[in-house]
Amino acid sequence: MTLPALIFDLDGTLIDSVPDIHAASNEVLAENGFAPLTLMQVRGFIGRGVPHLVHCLLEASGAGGDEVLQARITAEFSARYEGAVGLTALFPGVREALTAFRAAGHPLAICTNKPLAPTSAVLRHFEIEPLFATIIGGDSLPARKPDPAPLLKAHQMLGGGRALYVGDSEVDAETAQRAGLPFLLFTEGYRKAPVSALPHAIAFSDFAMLPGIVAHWPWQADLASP
Ligand SMILES: O=C(O)COP(=O)(O)O
Ligand SMILES: [Mg+2]
Repeated sequence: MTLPALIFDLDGTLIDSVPDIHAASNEVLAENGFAPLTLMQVRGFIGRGVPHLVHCLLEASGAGGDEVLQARITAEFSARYEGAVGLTALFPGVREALTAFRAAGHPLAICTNKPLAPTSAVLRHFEIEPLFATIIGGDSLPARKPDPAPLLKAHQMLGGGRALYVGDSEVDAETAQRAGLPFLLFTEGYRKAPVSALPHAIAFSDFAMLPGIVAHWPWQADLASP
């Protein structure tokens, strides 16, 4: 029988990218005459794609609602952030878990709200891009997470069938629920609410635990649940 497909979120799940996103944000804000924001502020803006991030940057800078500025800063941020990977790290155990899943034959995909260009740049930097059969970014489809369309597309591209979604945030939990896929919550990412506030099948804090969780997944119970 085919092994279940595993679909992963990116920021806050596979990679700790806040330092680079924070740096690029503050550089663009400074160029436009705004004061720097803290790392924790910017961390709270990640997970709904670049337009949302820029919207939050401008709101926090007291310049929300200016659509011309929003468009300019979005373009400036995208240009500056693309390929900015020097401060980004894989979370511990990610490389080992992904390599083991791939070697065992699990189909793997990414479903992130990060646009495809910086997604590809960071995956290439860590030399893990070839592990994924499918990569859906925030600009791959007209809709972004929490719309279920990107996750359903990733699932379909992997051939459908049994699949799990692994993510770190409220957005991911809602997306998985709307797509009808079991959600595995990585607790060390950029979630704002407590773990108990996010619908999830299981929570884990260390990628070294993930192969065991997947190997013992109670598929029959999933099928029986409403
Ligand atoms: O907000 C983003 O750009 C990406 O966030 P995600 O990888 O957690 O979907
Ligand atoms: Mg995330």
